[in-house]
Amino acid sequence: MLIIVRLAGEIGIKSPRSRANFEYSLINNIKNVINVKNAKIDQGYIILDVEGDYNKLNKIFGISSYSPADVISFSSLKDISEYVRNKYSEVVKGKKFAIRVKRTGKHNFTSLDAAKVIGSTLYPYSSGVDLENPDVEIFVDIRQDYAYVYDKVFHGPQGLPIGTTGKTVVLFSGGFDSPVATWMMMKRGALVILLNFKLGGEIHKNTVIEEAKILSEWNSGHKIRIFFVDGIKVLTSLTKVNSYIRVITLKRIMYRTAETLAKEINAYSITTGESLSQVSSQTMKNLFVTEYNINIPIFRPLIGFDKQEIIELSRKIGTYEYSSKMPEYCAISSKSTTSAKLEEVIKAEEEANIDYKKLIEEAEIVEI
Ligand SMILES: Nc1ncnc2c1ncn2[C@@H]1O[C@H](COP(=O)(O)OP(=O)(O)OP(=O)(O)O)[C@@H](O)[C@H]1O
Repeated sequence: MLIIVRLAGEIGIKSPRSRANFEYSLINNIKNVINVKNAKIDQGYIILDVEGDYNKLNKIFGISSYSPADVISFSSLKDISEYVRNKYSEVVKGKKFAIRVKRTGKHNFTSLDAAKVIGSTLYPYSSGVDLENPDVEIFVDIRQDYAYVYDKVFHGPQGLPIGTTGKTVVLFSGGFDSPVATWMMMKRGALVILLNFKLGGEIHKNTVIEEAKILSEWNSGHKIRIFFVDGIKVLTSLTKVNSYIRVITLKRIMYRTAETLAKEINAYSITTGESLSQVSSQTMKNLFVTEYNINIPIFRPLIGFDKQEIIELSRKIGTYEYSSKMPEYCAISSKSTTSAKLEEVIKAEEEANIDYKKLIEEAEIVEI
């Protein structure tokens, strides 16, 4: 079966060289997920020859939309009209229809001429034409001496092909926010590596794994690696820290661990699910203290999102069900300050004396 894949808008306006890279990666990602016998590029479209189910295209980033289509060669408009009549005369019975034509190449007719000729051939079999609100829409994309004919346009998730924009280490708690932040980075083409501080034993770990499985449906066939760090051990080293700054100190340790891991695996950023002032550890002052002297970009794709917006996205992504069961493991102190003092937190971090490399070496790694 032939499928037309339209690239997400942004890819179309890139320079020819980087556009070719994006197209190449997108084709490989598609091949990871569905059975493609042949793939080629045709003026802004990727044309796939596919065997079996193609629905998984709806979760491949970099795709704007896709349509199962027929390709026909023609020498006159009559050839196209007859093809459309044979294919659609039964389909439009008792229905209103519209013909949508797009044309590239040199022809002795315009798109409008073509729509009129094809439409009038089909008209006698139908209940008439309705360009505003048709029951059946038939698309004819005319190229020089051939045309794609189709009647369905399925939406893709937009974004950029995964693997085209770099690796990021995601601080992944498994609550609502970090899975959504992960998805946002995947949408922008990043390869994600998850880092979890296991604070709630096997239940915590299993929930994280289930969420990663859902996210992997959006990951264009790439593997997701999860590093599980012993969070309880880290927490034990913070028992002497004043409870007002314990969460911030733990967060700094998380950032440091993520930074160390990122440097080991050639990732160029870390990502978190923080949103400005959602909880006390996420005030601007506390974010300043948490990331002070962390020498790697920190991405917070949800910084401007309200909780409700995040929850709606988690429903769309599919992680809602698992996130909603996750206890707040980071609520390790109910007395957290909204304005931690940098010097105090740095001192607490130093006193905790964490060996970050060892923490990572001892991490359990699970690949989904
Ligand atoms: N146990 C953990 N392991 C790894 N990262 C964590 C952990 N807890 C928190 N984080 C990181 O810190 C961010 C903020 O966590 P916090 O607990 O303050 O807020 P939250 O709203 O509960 O976040 P989430 O919904 O992602 O759990 C998380 O989005 C995540 O990036």
